[in-house]
This record gives sequence, C-alpha cells and structure tokens, in this order.
Amino acid sequence: MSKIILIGSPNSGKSLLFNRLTGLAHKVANFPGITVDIGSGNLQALPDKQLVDFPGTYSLQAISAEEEVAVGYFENALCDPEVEQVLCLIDATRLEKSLYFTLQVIRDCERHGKPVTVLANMIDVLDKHGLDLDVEGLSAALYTPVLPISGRTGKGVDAVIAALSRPLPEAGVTRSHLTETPDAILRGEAHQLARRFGPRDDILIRTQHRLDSFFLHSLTGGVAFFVIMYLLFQSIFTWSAPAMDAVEGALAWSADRVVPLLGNQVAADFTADALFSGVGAFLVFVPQIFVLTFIIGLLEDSGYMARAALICHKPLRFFGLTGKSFIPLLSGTACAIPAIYAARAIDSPGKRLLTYMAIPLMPCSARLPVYSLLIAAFIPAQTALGGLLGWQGLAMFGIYFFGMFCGLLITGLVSRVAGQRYQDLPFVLELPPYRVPGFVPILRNSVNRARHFVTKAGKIIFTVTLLIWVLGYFPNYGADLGQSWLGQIGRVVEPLFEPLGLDWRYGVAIFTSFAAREVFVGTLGTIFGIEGADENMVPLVEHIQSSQLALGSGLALLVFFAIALQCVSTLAILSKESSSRGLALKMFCGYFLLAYVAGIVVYQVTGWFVG
Ligand SMILES: Nc1nc2c(ncn2[C@@H]2O[C@H](COP(=O)(O)OP(=O)(O)OP(=O)(O)O)[C@@H](O)[C@H]2O)c(=O)[nH]1
Ligand SMILES: [Mg+2]
Repeated sequence: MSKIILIGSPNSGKSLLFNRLTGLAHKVANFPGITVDIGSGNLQALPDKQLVDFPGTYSLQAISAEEEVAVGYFENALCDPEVEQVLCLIDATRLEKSLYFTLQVIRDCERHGKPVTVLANMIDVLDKHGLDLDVEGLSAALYTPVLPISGRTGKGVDAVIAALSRPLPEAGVTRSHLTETPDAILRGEAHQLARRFGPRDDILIRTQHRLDSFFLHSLTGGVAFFVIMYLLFQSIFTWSAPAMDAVEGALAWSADRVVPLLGNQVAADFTADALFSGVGAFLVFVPQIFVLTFIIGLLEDSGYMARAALICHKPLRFFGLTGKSFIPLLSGTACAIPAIYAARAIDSPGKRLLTYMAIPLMPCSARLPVYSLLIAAFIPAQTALGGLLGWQGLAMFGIYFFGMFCGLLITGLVSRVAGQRYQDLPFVLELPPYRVPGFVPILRNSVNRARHFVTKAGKIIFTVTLLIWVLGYFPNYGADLGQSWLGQIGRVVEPLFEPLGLDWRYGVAIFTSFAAREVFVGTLGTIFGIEGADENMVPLVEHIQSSQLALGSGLALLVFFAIALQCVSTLAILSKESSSRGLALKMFCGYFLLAYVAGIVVYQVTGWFVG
C-alpha cells in the first residue's frame, strides 16, 4: 500500500485534516504538541492509500521527544519506497513560522526524489478577515504546488484528493536551488517569502493582543482563571442534571416493565439488582463525563488552555513542575492514560517524571461517579443565579482542587528532596491564536469519550457486578445479605475500613474498585439492590442517604478516592512510559497508604465537630 506523509508545524491543523480525509478521530486541540505519536489511516476517497499523521515539529532538528519521533520517522520515510509523496501543511495565518520548516521539508524531499505538495491551511480565517495569500507566487517561489485549504470548513479538500489521485511524474521531482541550501539561509528565505506572498498579519494579531491583555493580566487573568475553572465544575452538575435524571427515569421505567415479565425469581432478582441497580447506577453518570469532556474541549480549542498553562507556569514551578505539565495534568481530569502519553511533550526528563507522579492524583472521570454520588448524598442541591452558584458544584470544585493540590504537594516535596535530579530546561511555549472552537470535532470527541467510558468500564463493571450479585444472593436467595457469602467475606475486610467509620458493604465496594474506580458505584448499587428486596428501582443516592453513613465517613471516602491509585491500566501505562516497573509499584503502595491515613484523619476530625 502506498503511503502519504502529512507533516507540518505544531498546531497547523494536521490532525483535523487527517480526520476529515480518513474519517478517524485523532485528538484535535488548539495547543501545540497535541499529537505525540505517529498515527495512520486509509483515505476514504482513495482506500488504497494510507495517510500518516505526524506530531508537529518546528524544524527538522528535533528538540522535544515527540519532535524526535516525527523527525526520525520522516527521515526513514524519505528512504521508504512505499512513501509516494509528502503533504506539508502550513498555517496560512502564521506563514513565516511555517515556511522555514516547509523549506527544509522541500529540500530534503528533493534530495530523496519525493514529491511534495504544500497545503496552505486555515484559509477560512484569511477569507473572514478579507486577507490574501498569493498562492501562485508562493508556488512558483517554492517550485512546489501550493493548494489553499481549510480543514475546518472543507474548502479546497476536493482539490487535495484530486491531486493525490493523479499519477506521479515519472522523472521524480524538479531540482531547485534549495537542494543544496543550508538551514541558516533557509531561515532568511522564509522571512522574505512570507513578506512577499503572505497576508498582512497585523490585523489578526491585534484582536489577539486585546484578548491576551485581559487573560494574561496578573489580576484579571488570575480571576478569570478561577472563574472559568469554577464554572467548569459547576456546569458538570447543572448542565448534566436533566440528562442524568432522564437516564435514571428511563432505567426505572424499563425496570418496572422488564422485571415483572421474568417468570423465574432468580432471573428477576438478577435483572433488578445486578443489571438495573448495579450497572444502571453507573450509567447515570455518563452525561457528566460527556459534559466535562465537551467543556474542556471548548476551552482547549478556543486557545484559552495555552494561556492557562502560561498562568500556571510560575505556581507549577514552585511545585517542581513546568507550564508544560499543565496540559497532561488537565487531560488527567478526563483520564490518566492519555495524560501520561501527553507528558511526552515535556522536554525535561526530570519534569516528565514528576508529572507522572502528579497525574494519577488528577480527578479523572472515573472518580466523577463516586464524587457525584457522595456529594449528592450529603450536600443539598440548592442553586442560585440560574444554576451558576450551588453547594454541590462548590463541593465538586473543592474535591477536584483537593486532588490537584495533593498531586502538586507530592511533586513539590519530591523535587525539593531529590533536588538536582529534577532540574528544568527553559520553558518555551508558543501561544496559539484565539479561535472560535470547532463544535463538530469537539462533540465527536465527547461522544467517543462517553462511549469509550461505557464500553471499557462497562465490561469490568458487568463482570464485577455479576460476581458481587452471585456472592450476595446465595446461599439464601437474597433473604439475608449479612449471611450471604458476600456478607461473610465482608466481615473479613470490615476491620480494615472500620477506622473510616465504614461498614462491610462499603468495604467490599472499595475492594472491588481497585479493578476500576467506577466499579464502586456498581457494587454498591448491587448490594443495596439485593438488600432492598423489592423489585422497584430506588436511586442509589437515596439508598446511601438511608444507610446511616456518617458525614465523616462520606468525607473520608471522598478523600480516599481522591488519592488512591485504583486503576490497573494507569499502572501498566506508567510502567511502560517511565520504563520503570518500580515507579508504578511505589506509587500504588504510597498513594494507597496516604489515602488510607488521610481518610482516617478526616473521619476522626469530622467526628470532633459533628459528633
Ligand atoms: N479556523 C480554522 N481552524 C483550524 C483549521 N484547521 C485546524 N484548525 C484548528 O487548529 C487547531 C489545531 O488543529 P490540530 O489538527 O490539532 O493541529 P495539529 O497540526 O494536528 O497539531 P499538533 O498535533 O499539536 O501538532 C484546532 O483548534 C483546530 O480546530 C482551519 O482550517 N480553520
Ligand atoms: Mg495533531
């Protein structure tokens, strides 16, 4: 199969175009360094051709780890007979920056006889501001075809497909003066070409400056940061509530109809307790995961996240990290696994290691169902100002910050104790332009995330709930949970969780959550389902409220879940990416102990106040 390479500078829109041409869903965000690995897919219009998406690089001298991946792969690709041509993507709104790299690519392709087509992307932005790019002039000066396109609107994409379907010239590529030109001269040439053929970019820059003078200002920027983060967590509750209620209502409605149809008592009990109460309890939280991913997507694509990274650089440095740790840490609020991959973009190995240590403490979406459940059980749902202010959102904000703060505290301590090992390279971050976010890719990404959550966690939850149900239902057919096999196992684990004020039912749920955190919700749902005896579905929150769980224990559970590293996949990826099994094991044991002790302290201290 013939391959086509899609290369370009960071944040120029490669992945968005790649998704458009292949129908795949690589992550797209307005932040340089989002793609950290080579990915490929077949072109939808020309299925016999494979398109390869690259991490962005500023030049063909790699600096960061993901640039090394890209440059190394590119150099090999130039000698690979399967590679038929190269598409070099440039950001037409930032021409000079893209052109130096483009000239290097053209030169190296000429040397190896690989044809190049330059794609001038983001042409929709130029159109919107009435700016011009002299495509013919640029094409003649580069000795290479230049096609104006927009990955966002799809303009010019047909011309790209038409160009790719044309047979390649027999004689290879033309040789221009570039073949022998050294890098230093190419840099000057890029500047000249951008001035001669590029748009007047001061119009674009002016609005950007105005926004930056607000969002990067030491006072307004700081306040804006906290307000945006607060609204993010508040909206998880406010915006997801109707969808969560709908899922809950639909489950109760179906349970009422399906369960009575099952003649066999055991089958009816299994369906009510394990499927509707157990698995159903977890499905209720899927809308929240969707909303969280969607809002983070909006913030990333607008360009705000890069500003947030800049604002956070100084505080992060105090804790031994760098502004470049911000994106991996923030991705960690969705899931630790992509976050660990995203940490490849951190150039300093020491800082990367510290970021690995903080990532599992970021409040990932698997924790969200647990947090939501406990917050909904203990905190009143009152809101004001149309849902912008509310106790539950505030509590969510608090527990999210608690997790992040613990992560930073640990990296701060480790970096101070270990000192020199974690010294930094200079912090260099290119600020992307502010953009109106692209809704469709963000929506697609959020749907994928929610779907992935259901399918991946769903399998584990189903298996564990099935096991818990069998253990809890037999040998006395659900008549007495305390005397079931599960009850007997529960009494073995109970002493471990007694110092947190938790009885065996919660102990068992915590135990199962080491498979994956969200299993906690499914297990509790099943246990309360068996205990509830009747077939009507009662929301898990109500079960918890009537289970006489003390406030101190609820808080201890929150703190325990905020710290403990209960995710097998994270441990596996951590060992792989850090090339050290020891690190993952040490983190697992250390965070478990810390979570346990912090839980006990919280339970005891709350006891002094609440009695
Ligand atoms: N307005 C506009 N925005 C675009 C266009 N193409 C991409 N973008 C936006 O540019 C940003 C970067 O897009 P990506 O596809 O992630 O860029 P990339 O080159 O893959 O970035 P890295 O993987 O970080 O190197 C996103 O916010 C996209 O929505 C375009 O044609 N027009
Ligand atoms: Mg990309």
